[in-house]
Amino acid sequence: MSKQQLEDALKRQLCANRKIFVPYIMAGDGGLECLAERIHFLKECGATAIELGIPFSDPVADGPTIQAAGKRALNNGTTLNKVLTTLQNMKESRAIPIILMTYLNPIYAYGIDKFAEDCNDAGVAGVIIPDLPLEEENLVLNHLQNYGIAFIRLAALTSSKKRLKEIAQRTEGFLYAVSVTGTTGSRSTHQNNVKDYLNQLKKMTDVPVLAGFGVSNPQQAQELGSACDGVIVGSKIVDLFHQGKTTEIKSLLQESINTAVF
Ligand SMILES: O=P(O)(O)OC[C@@H](O)[C@@H](O)c1c[nH]c2ccccc12
Repeated sequence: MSKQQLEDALKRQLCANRKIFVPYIMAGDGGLECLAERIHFLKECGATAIELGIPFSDPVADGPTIQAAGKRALNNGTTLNKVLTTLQNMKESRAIPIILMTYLNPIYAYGIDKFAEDCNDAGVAGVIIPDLPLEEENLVLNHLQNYGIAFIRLAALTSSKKRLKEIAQRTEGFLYAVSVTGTTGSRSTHQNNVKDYLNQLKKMTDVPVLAGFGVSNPQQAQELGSACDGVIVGSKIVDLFHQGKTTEIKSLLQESINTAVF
């Protein structure tokens, strides 16, 4: 899947007057054998796209739940190469855009051009690299653009208006609005300026704006989703998969999508 296919999938959802829900899962948590099944399951539950994490030893943006999932995946022998091969093998049957979330180090070690080429072969639609600042992104940009892979940028609550504008204008596919100051992980509440921040970002770009970090129930999805185009949920989904609670995952997605208002 290319950038175009990601954009089309997001647009289809919004044109149907529905909010976007992007679940995050850690590749190799529970074994790479179950990756295809989890992706199909999330698609059936109504996910618009899937953010797939590559396990890494120093995940600086991650809280305890995703750190633990990364450790389990690394202990299972998960590597970037194996994840890309697994994705390539299920390419035909997948029919949902996959966004890879990886820190820069694994890409750098793999070889940046080979990474872009193999992502393309595996049908990856987009890439998120949280530790690559705007100033350094030329390192990967051309390689991804050569293969038509979306480079999704992250906005932070702490960024200046000028910087937010630059991020919002450069992003491809969608804008990831990080909605807490801190690491990934469920939170009971968000700061009360979050909706202003999301509204502000919406005015800065034509691509969809998705809120992520700290969303773990349909009420939060609705609250944040009301000020943007949808949400990304990581830690809660990772946790529920780890506990085998797939029925709860289904209701989380369905309730979040169904209760969303425009
Ligand atoms: O776990 P949370 O709080 O629901 O947040 C989403 C997040 O997990 C996912 O998008 C993600 C996981 N690791 C990241 C690192 C940086 C940016 C984003 C991510």
